[in-house]
Amino acid sequence: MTGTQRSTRSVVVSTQDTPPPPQPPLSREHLPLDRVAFLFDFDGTLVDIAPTPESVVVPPGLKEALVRLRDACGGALAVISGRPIDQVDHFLPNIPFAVAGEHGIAIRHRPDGPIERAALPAVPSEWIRQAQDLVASFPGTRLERKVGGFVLHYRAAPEAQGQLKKAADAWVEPTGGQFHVQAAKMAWEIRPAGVDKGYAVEVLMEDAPFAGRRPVFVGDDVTDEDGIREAVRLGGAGYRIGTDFPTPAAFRAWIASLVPAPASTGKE
Ligand SMILES: O=P(O)(O)OC[C@H]1O[C@H](O[C@H]2O[C@H](CO)[C@@H](O)[C@H](O)[C@H]2O)[C@H](O)[C@@H](O)[C@@H]1O
Repeated sequence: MTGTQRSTRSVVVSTQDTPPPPQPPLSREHLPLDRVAFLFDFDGTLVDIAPTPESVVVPPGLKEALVRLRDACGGALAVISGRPIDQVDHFLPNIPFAVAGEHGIAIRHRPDGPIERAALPAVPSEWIRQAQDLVASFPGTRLERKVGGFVLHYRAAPEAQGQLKKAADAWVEPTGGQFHVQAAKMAWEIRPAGVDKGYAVEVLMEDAPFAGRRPVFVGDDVTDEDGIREAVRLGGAGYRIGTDFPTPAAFRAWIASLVPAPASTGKE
């Protein structure tokens, strides 16, 4: 990777007087853990993409590496996911200090704190009913429901992509921007407009232990672009899986390298 390539690919911009953080791969020496906050996407970033939402695997060592990083940065570690918060809790129990779910619609600022939900309209129940009929008519597709919307998955039936999009557009277009169709990985997500991962970054960065730190957002998907933009706007950095980190595994190795596990004494 050349310096020129990095400068066109990576979003690392600062409008403040302080120098921008170094380009990836950021090493421990160049990353002041007492001044940085980490905000990570989940699917396709912390974990590899899997055939279904339920079948993702949290690789050995990831939880421990995240806990070491969280503790080394004063707790300033959040997961910002499109998944509902309870699913992040299922895969990473008691690990991130804060969690934003459903692309920022639901936010929990601290462990055991309340989940705050943005006041947004619910998707009409008629859409859900039609979506159920739709996935029933395309074997391999599936409907994932969330409080703040729903997802039409077509990973196991890629040929259905166009038909699902057509249906989603037909629901959303007459709402005049109240709802939108979000392109996701082998899926279309239908959700209310007005909140995105950028909002989640902004809101989380207002409170301890995140406030006053530089946000570093890492993600892999279209919805993560909002988080990256906001992290950069706040004087931090945004990195992408697939460019700045070639794979989620490379990203996980980077996390582990920031705060290595203590050497074993052999007496444990
Ligand atoms: O914001 P994220 O944490 O990246 O979550 C985005 C969506 O991830 C899940 O769907 C995607 O990952 C699945 C597991 O790898 C994969 O099977 C599916 O095809 C992907 O679209 C999740 O189901 C969604 O709710 C999230 O919005």
